[in-house]
Amino acid sequence: MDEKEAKQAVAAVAGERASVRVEGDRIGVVLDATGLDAKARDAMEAAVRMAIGPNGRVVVTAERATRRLIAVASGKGGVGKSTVSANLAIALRHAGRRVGLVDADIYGPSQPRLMAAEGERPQSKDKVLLPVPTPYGVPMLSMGQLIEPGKAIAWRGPMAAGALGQLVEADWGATDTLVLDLPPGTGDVQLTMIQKYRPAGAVIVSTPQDLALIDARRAIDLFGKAGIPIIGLIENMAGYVCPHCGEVSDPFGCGGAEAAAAELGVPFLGRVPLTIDIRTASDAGEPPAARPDDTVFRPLGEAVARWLETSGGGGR
Ligand SMILES: Nc1ncnc2c1ncn2[C@@H]1O[C@H](COP(=O)(O)OP(=O)(O)OP(=O)(O)O)[C@@H](O)[C@H]1O
Repeated sequence: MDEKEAKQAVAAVAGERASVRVEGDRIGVVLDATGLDAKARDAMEAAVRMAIGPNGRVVVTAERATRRLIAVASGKGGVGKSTVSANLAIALRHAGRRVGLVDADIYGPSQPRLMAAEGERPQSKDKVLLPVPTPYGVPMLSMGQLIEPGKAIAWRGPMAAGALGQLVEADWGATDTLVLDLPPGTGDVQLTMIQKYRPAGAVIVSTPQDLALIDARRAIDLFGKAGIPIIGLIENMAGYVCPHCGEVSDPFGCGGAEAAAAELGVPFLGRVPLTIDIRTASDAGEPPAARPDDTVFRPLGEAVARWLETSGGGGR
């Protein structure tokens, strides 16, 4: 194969991404895989190898995508942090970001169920995990996919942080935004994660109750001490909408988070009502944010996307 033939054969499968050099009977190809996910990159590399035959050498390069982490945190458990993380990830995708979701909630990993990826085991390549696709265009990785279903994880800080590192440092391909569903609380695991991965910003989820808000303040403090900006506070379970008559009542109060946000000087991103629909859809792996008529989560996704566009730091 001469140089012209080699260039034609490679261009046919890799277009502008490949540069070809021929020296004697040796063909060298440098393939730029920037922006391709692992599958597309492997397929293109295999096609180039086929095109140039056994005397060829292929080197794959990629510019490192600048990927920014959004930590979703809550001061205490059960406030709907995982539900908000899943829906926020999907809403961010609708707002034009390329989003991945990391379920770092080692104590109760619930993202596989929420994102309809239960029972999917992630593959790995060269010891790097490959995220699992979901029906919502948001690939994900969860501690729940790495351990036996139903087994409680009672890991201590450093061990948990090591395992979580594998999720964050997986092959996220062209993903530009990683939503990180942190474990509830403000302990060691959270602190290690924050210090090691330095999220671009944090979203704090709270219910309107005073007690939850006291914990939310602690979470805000934790990020503040680590120098991570707070993107804003989301009030979840605010106002119960009766599925029969549509009347709104406030079992946990209403407006507490907005008032707390104002008092703490952090933005208030919006509220998510307490509805049976959100719970049943979440349990069924059908996140409401994926519906074309969603009006609850999309504005939250847009607000966070705007924040990402206007704030500079935190790239990885
Ligand atoms: N706005 C809502 N309306 C109705 N149910 C909700 C809402 N938000 C969350 N839930 C339900 O509340 C329960 C707890 O939610 P979720 O698992 O998201 O909370 P969490 O803060 O991540 O909890 P954990 O601390 O266990 O990780 C789930 O059954 C979920 O479906």
